[in-house]
Amino acid sequence: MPSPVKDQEIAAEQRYVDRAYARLEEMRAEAQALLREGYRQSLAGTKGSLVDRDAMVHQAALRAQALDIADDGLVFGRLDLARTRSTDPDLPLGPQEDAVRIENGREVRYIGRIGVRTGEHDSLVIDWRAPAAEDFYRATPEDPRGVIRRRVLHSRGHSVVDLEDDLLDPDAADDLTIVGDGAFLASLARTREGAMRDIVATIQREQDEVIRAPVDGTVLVRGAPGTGKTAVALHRVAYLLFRHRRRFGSRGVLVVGPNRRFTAYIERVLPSLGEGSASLRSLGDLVPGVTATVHDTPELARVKGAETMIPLLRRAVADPAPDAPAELRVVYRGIVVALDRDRLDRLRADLHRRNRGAVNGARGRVAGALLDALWQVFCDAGGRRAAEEAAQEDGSAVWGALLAAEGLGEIDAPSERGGARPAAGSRGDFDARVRGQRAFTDFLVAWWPIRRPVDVLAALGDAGRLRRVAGREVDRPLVAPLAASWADLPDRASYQDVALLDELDALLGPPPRPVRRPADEDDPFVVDGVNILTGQEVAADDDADPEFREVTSSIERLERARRVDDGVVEERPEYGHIVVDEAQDLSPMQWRMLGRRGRQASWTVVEDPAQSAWEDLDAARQAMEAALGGGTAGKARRGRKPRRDETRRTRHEYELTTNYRNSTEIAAVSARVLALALPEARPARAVRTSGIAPRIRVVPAGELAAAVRASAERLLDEVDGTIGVIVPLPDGEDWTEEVRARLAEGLPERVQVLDVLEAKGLEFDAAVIAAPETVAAQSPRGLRVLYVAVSRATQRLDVLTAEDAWADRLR
Ligand SMILES: Nc1ncnc2c1ncn2[C@@H]1O[C@H](COP(=O)(O)OP(=O)(O)OP(=O)(O)O)[C@@H](O)[C@H]1O
Repeated sequence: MPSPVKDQEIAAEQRYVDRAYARLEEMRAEAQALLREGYRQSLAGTKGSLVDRDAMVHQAALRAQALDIADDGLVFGRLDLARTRSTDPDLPLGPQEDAVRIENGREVRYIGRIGVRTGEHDSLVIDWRAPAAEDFYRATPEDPRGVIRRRVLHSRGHSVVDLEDDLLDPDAADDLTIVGDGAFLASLARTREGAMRDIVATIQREQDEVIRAPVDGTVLVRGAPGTGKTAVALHRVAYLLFRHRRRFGSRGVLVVGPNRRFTAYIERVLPSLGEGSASLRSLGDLVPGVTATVHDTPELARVKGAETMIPLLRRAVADPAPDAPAELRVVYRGIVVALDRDRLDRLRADLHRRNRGAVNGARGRVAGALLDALWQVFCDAGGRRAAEEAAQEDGSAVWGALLAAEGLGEIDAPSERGGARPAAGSRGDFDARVRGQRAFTDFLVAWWPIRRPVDVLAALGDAGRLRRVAGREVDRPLVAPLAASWADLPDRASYQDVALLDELDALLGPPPRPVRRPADEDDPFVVDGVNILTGQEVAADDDADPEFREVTSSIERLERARRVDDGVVEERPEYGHIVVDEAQDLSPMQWRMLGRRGRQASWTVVEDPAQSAWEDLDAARQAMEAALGGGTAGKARRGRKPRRDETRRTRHEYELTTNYRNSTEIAAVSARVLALALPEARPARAVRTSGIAPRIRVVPAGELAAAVRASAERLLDEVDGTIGVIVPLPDGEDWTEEVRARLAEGLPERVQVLDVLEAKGLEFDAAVIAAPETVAAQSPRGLRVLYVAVSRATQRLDVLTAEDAWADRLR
């Protein structure tokens, strides 16, 4: 209904918003000018370091980007505060003095996506993350914090289209107009377009407390489905980057979600808040060069996710590579010296014990150990005397002929470079002659290859090898399916495999760092232009521009790109802050993977234990504690500055209690499933009633798939937005890839067919749940998985079951 009072209010706000946009336009022009200047300087190559110039361009580009993003819905809030000149004599007199806007003697603050100041530095709009904006989210009628009226401005582009007021202190509101029609609840009922949106204008108090929680230590957030855990975690990232830009801008923020579908769903939120610098990754994308595409069966996931994998992987790393040679034969002054398999195996075991975590970098040490062992064999066989005699008699011609007949001719050529020749039969002479032999260097490369994690795991695709290294860690009947799951690596990696690859990466370590020195043509470890100790190509680079050698580009540094050389990881990035969403599902091995990326990090961990599909929550909990900074949670003692490790361990725990996703009708169904899964758990309070009852129907088992399809088609007419068709995990019988494909065939993109694990964290306008009885029976945690499935829909929910008992349970 049109309301003249409201229209007047809207017009007044529009005038203010127009001013803010005009100023934003000027700021954008300034940022663009700065960007152009940065490019100009880069091209002109004027004095000043390359790093500074790149950093300038980078910063200017970020600024310009943030300003562009603020163009949509720049101002969304207004606070009228109780502070007047009579209550606060320090309050400035006129309008807009000293960054405070005064209207009718009261302080007014406008809140928006970014801060906007006039050319004279007076505040026009306060960034939502600034301390002065906190009252916008925290004030309640019980605790108004000096706020009389909170106003939300709804805009389309640059136009204010609606207002909604909250009156927080009615006694003080004498001359203030109050308008509004429950737009917040309306915004919750809006159609979903498939991607999550920011909630800056409507963040609730309990959510704001999480967003602005202390920066150090761990913030642990719990809450039922739909309480805004994900939304809050993402807004916290934007808050941290804004308030601690120096710290997190350079050290980086990592946001981890369960799978790619989920990261795609949330990927627009941070950019829409003007923060494009955080790294968003799914658990399947954390190791470069591999992408998880499959979920393991619950049984295999349990084995792969447990820490018992660590000794198994250690043994796999120490196991010879599939084509490792079994014997080393070299020739020294005509005498053949050999190491047999037994000796080599013992040597390998010893080398692995001493080089744990640095296997790939150990080739130089391996070469030394092989030479030691060869020298030992040589001495034990009385070779020293024989060599001295051979040298005196100069019988090399005879030996040469004999060796040539065996195909070993010329390999014993001396390789000493300058200086005094070591005496025949001395250790120095032995080493120099053996090291230079192709037989030795070829052996070294094949026997101690620089291995990629994926090579080691793929080698376990051989059931015989896996049985050998499995020890007691794997139940025998699981060896064959486990090996089969690794046989197609890296093409068919699972989410749990990625954590195993990261563990292997940590065990193998990086290859040795290349030493920058001019190529030495006589270096025996340079074979075909490659230094076999480091795996690096050897090339003279004397004429490279030293500035370029120092830093290729500062932007590269800023992005903390991890360098990958042919799949061998040189450097794992570490972050200043890590956000873990759906943390209840992380296996111990996945926690270890994250822990390596945040050894010095602060953390935001978001979870709902009731949604956990993981069986051994205690083990996962311990692994989480280790990842978050070791040991138990501690609180910093009052009155003194906490030590760094104490700060890291400080824990701030929060619980979110209001369900913003589901209608009360849908929330009632999910509460019934929760009561089955975890009788002691409390469901969250849903705030929006739709009047639409969920449909729970029983159909014969053989007709389930057809009924699911019919249900999806019907929902297409009933909702405008997204529809999730959520089916049981692939079981090779009723719920195969083909069945899924048939369910989706010919339907528009807004219908997604996905299994219960893929549905984690997502949200749809309507959902169809197929066969709850199957979902519940598929794993020991099946009821919790079902709880996830039934809590995805905002408006409509259809459940199709083949069992009357299930229909009764859900109705
Ligand atoms: N303060 C708010 N204002 C408007 N919408 C909100 C608010 N808080 C949450 N929402 C919306 O509620 C929905 C659920 O939020 P979110 O996905 O973050 O919940 P969740 O707790 O992570 O759920 P789950 O445990 O199922 O993953 C989203 O559409 C989100 O935008």
